Amino acid sequence: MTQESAVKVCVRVLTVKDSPPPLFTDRVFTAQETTNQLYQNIAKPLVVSTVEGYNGTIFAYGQTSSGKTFTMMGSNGTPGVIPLAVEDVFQTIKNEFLLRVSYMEIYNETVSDLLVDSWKRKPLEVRETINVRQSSACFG
Ligand SMILES: Nc1ncnc2c1ncn2[C@@H]1O[C@H](COP(=O)(O)OP(=O)(O)OP(=O)(O)O)[C@@H](O)[C@H]1O
Repeated sequence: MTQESAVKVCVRVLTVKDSPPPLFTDRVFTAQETTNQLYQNIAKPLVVSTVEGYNGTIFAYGQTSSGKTFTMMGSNGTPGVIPLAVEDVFQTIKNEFLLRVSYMEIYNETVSDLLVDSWKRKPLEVRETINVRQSSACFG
């Protein structure tokens, strides 16, 4: 019997010249597959369980110009994972609901809060937590 991992790793191929995906990949999205298909397949199940009270994280990792902003933010005509998730959350929640959102970037080993104006931004400290049930590090 296979045990499902709590972490899923996906690769989005931008061009056919990209190098082959790493072996530990759960799913490869081809250049023909849309952000919406990626969202429905990978992110939506996490968004649904988040509304049910579970913690979930979706993050994009890749070298510069590999498509992180394209995938996560998208554009007016092609919304990315973040606007699609926000829309689904507000379609799903009913009555009173506490929703917390943070928006961070890790760049050159510096963590920044993207919800703070860039001129006021200071690097966030990484603190370890003693509660092993939570993630092993938190930003604050
Ligand atoms: N799947 C895709 N299909 C079409 N165009 C794409 C795709 N992914 C990225 N692009 C285009 O490639 C360019 C670089 O993408 P993007 O800005 O998302 O990269 P990035 O990983 O966020 O880069 P950086 O780390 O420098 O911020 C953009 O012009 C974007 O529109």
